[in-house]
Amino acid sequence: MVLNPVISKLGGKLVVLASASPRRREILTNVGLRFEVVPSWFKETLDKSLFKAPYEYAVETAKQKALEVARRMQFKHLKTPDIVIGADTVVTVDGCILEKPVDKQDAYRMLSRLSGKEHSVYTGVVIIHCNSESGEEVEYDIVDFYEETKVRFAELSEEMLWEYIHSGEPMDKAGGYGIQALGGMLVEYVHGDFLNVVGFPLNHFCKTLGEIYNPPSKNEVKRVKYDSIPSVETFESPGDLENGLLACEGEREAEEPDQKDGGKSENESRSSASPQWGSVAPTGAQGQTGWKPVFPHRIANLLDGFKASKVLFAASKLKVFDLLSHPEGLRVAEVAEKIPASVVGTERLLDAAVSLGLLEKSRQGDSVVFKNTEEASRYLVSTSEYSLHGYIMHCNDHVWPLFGHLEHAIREGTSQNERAFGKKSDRLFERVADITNLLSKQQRKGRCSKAMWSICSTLCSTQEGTLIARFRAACTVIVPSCKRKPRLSRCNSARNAMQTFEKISQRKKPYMSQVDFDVNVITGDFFKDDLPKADLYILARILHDLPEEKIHILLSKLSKMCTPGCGLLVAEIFLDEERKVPCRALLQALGMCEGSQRSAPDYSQLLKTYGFTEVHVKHTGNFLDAILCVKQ
Ligand SMILES: Cc1cn([C@@H]2O[C@H](COP(=O)(O)OP(=O)(O)OP(=O)(O)O)[C@@H](O)[C@H]2O)c(=O)[nH]c1=O
Repeated sequence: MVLNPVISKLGGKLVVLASASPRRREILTNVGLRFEVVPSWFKETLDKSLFKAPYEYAVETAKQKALEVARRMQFKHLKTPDIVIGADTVVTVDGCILEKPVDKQDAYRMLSRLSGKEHSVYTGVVIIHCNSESGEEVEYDIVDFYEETKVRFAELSEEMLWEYIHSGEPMDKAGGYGIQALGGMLVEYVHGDFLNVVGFPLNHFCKTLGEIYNPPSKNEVKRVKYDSIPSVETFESPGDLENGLLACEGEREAEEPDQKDGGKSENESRSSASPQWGSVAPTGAQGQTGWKPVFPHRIANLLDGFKASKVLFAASKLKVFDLLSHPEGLRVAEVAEKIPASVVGTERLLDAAVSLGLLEKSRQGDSVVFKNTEEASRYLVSTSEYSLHGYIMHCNDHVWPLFGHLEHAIREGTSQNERAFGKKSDRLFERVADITNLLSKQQRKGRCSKAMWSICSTLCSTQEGTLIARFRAACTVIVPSCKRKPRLSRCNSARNAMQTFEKISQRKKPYMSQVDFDVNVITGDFFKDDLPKADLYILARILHDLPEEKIHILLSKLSKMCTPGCGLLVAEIFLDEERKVPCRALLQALGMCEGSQRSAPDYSQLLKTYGFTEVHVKHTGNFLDAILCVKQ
């Protein structure tokens, strides 16, 4: 869900986070940014004495981290990202820069220095735009900034210090503490952006993106002080969409709440003991000074979220994105005629899609024309290579009606198929297979497999390809199928397994005929039938949905089939260990009955019991993460 208009400007671009920090990944994932994580190999060893101020050191380190990744991707992965984001967080106290402790003694030294004092946390951030338009040479446009937050620690007793150090938390964190977890107990106050301490100043980042993508015109008046994230081209007020096609509720609701900050500095006004956006009141050092109304962006976005999803679904169903792949763009009346639909309704749909960053609107002479954004052309046109159209239709036709009964599903813990479709099922939410019953025979063809494949194939569109490129022989892919029986696809080929996975994911006849290797689709039941022999097995979106006993049957069979050295790639959404992110995994879990979502270590542990040793875990920030294992 990308509701933030500034973040959505990055949609369709290959955005890379050059950081191994799980906190940065989480902060950016939480606001809907889609990106790949490529940790930087740059060693943080710049000579600190060369910098006049600590933030200069943090910014320069962030820059070197990001540049290293941009260059490595270009030369090693032969892939030029559009944008690389790098960051570096340091803690400074008494003129000294503290980075991550090297051992427990070092953590002790750092924490005892911080005890009973105020210190500053600086995060330097660098946004690199890689511009390869001018030919071979890639130009790097670099924008950087830093953010300072002041934090004061309580007096820490020796006992408390050591207990905290032994918790293990300090070791991968600047200054030796994590304010977002146990370390929060050591903190007396925070002045400034909380997320800046955690490792990424999100607010400043969004502002900077706003300046890059929506530079304010000279005459523009800055309207809202608190809402410092530029909100051009968005539904700035939660009423904007409400007054549209579905509701016609009359006049817009009351004005936005008064958001003047009463003279506090911006940093102070964003202080909070919680990483939540917006809705938490700014407090003074003692947490006592009065509550101020801050516009609750997160809640407002959630209130509108279902409408935004439905705009995507309706536009896809009406094939608007197919029509608007027209290079010149089309006028409202032309779109309305082709759909066909009312002009007034079409205009509202197109305008809403523009505000969501799915379409572009421009003036051509006297007329206004609409056309796809780059992202829409890539992912929303039904015939495009990485089309998500099938999956979107599945969400519209199947998931949407079922989620309308979520309260019942939660209360009863049973399938809502009967309520939604008048048909019984033993699953909480029936899986793709059942859409086929709602479609005509013609429509049925390929629809649900496309839905599954379209999300699986996005796994291939990214760097994960390199993960399994080493398995160059036969590859068996197991995906859920629209057929009653689970389906296996086997590719007998000495080709790059990634290419194999990618090509078969298209599942289109004309495309397939261009592929110079055999794709052998075997319809069978992978619980009962024999599995074909392969060097690499891919289980894409299978395990999360199976009960323990079925996982056991499948993994035992795979383990038996695999000789030492054979690979197993499991593609699923991985939860973090605290089961808090990514949101998609937890939302998906609402529709599961027998299975469960797992973290990467959970999967690793599970696969280990069947003789598979983890080789690589990839959190993609994409639809699916991947864990590659090898049979011992
Ligand atoms: C003060 C504080 C820091 N951190 C973490 O400290 C690391 C800083 O180190 P870095 O060098 O900037 O980043 P890294 O983790 O080494 O990753 P990379 O970007 O690859 O260098 C980052 O993780 C931050 O979240 C917290 O999680 N909570 C806190 O309260």
